[in-house]
Amino acid sequence: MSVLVVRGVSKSFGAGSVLSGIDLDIGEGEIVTLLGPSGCGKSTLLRIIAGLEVADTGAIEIGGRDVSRLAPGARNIAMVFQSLALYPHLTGRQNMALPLRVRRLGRWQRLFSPLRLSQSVRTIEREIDAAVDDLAARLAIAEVIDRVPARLSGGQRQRVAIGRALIRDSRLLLLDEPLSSLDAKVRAQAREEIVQIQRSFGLSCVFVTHDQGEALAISDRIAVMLGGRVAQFDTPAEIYRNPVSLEVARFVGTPTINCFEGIVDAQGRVHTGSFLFDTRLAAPAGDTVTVAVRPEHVRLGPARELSGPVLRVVRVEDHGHDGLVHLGRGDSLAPALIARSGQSTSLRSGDEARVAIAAEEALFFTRDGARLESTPVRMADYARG
Ligand SMILES: Nc1ncnc2c1ncn2[C@@H]1O[C@H](COP(=O)(O)OP(=O)(O)OP(=O)(O)O)[C@@H](O)[C@H]1O
Repeated sequence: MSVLVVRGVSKSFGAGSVLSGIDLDIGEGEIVTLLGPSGCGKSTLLRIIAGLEVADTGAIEIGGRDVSRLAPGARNIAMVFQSLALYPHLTGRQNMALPLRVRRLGRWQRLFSPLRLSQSVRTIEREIDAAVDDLAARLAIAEVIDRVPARLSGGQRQRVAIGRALIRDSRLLLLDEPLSSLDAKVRAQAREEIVQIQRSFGLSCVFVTHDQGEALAISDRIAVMLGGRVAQFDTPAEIYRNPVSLEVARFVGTPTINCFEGIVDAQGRVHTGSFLFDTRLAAPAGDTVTVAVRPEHVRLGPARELSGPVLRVVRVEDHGHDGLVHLGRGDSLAPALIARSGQSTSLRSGDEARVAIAAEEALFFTRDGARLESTPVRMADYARG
């Protein structure tokens, strides 16, 4: 059963529509990422799920119950914000205990010291302390829990923030770009920790990020949000290999997918300036289409092995474990294609390389960017000029 269902949610601020007709479902123990560029409405959607913002239309269901009209506190959702929002003057323990103290103790009991000495208040305080100790141990921050945030590492601060969000036993965790303030290395580590915590607590998780590498690394499914809509909602592999539109294909993948124009012939094959893709495309003859090819599907090799056009190497990026070869035509410096090379490439800028692309590895799109079905004729053959 779905833990969270978002049904037909739309939202405008003034005249500007931010979200339109958003549908999503998140299963038990699943991490779903809302991935999209800045301003596409990810945080607004997360805030609507949490009850911090009201949708104009649509509904939010948690555990099969419509919670659209419930206040944030009544939804039993844990949320971690981008800033982590820890109180700097409180220790990790006090930060984590806060939601329980607010729920279990009255305002005067929390603030007024003579009342804090009463037996019942002391019992509650002890229970809260035990709950914090238990959670801190599970989050591996027991040793540092009595420090203020300034004396914690970025990762420890993140765990305190997650602990504070989880202290009320929520099963659904919302994370709004929690890693964006960390540097790259700590960020990768913190990302792994989130997955570990999510798995060990069996949480369902909605994670907001504009970083596609992060989304591909941690998600069970990704909702690619573009222009206030969910453009595609699927597994990372499907989104990468089978994008439903050119905008999704271009948004996901680093470096960006190679794109060039082609013309469909009477047999449904596609001709570009340099390649002929022997496929059967479901498009009328004479139509202009966009051919899109991931860099790892652009093959480079000696003339005797490959039969595509010869391009000039404009630049080689050697990343150690692999490399990127930027290819252009003639003397033009503008790269026409980017190929991913193996661990070591002997190619240098100025060299010539013969290029080939397998027809079954190319994706085809209409002028409007909709995906076209294609059936390659010879699976193992490469497009040739
Ligand atoms: N309370 C508000 N009043 C008016 N406009 C708002 C409000 N909240 C968000 N917006 C606008 O809605 C759009 C979407 O904002 P949102 O924060 O949801 O985007 P986002 O995808 O999370 O972006 P980012 O990655 O930069 O945080 C933006 O244009 C933003 O300026």
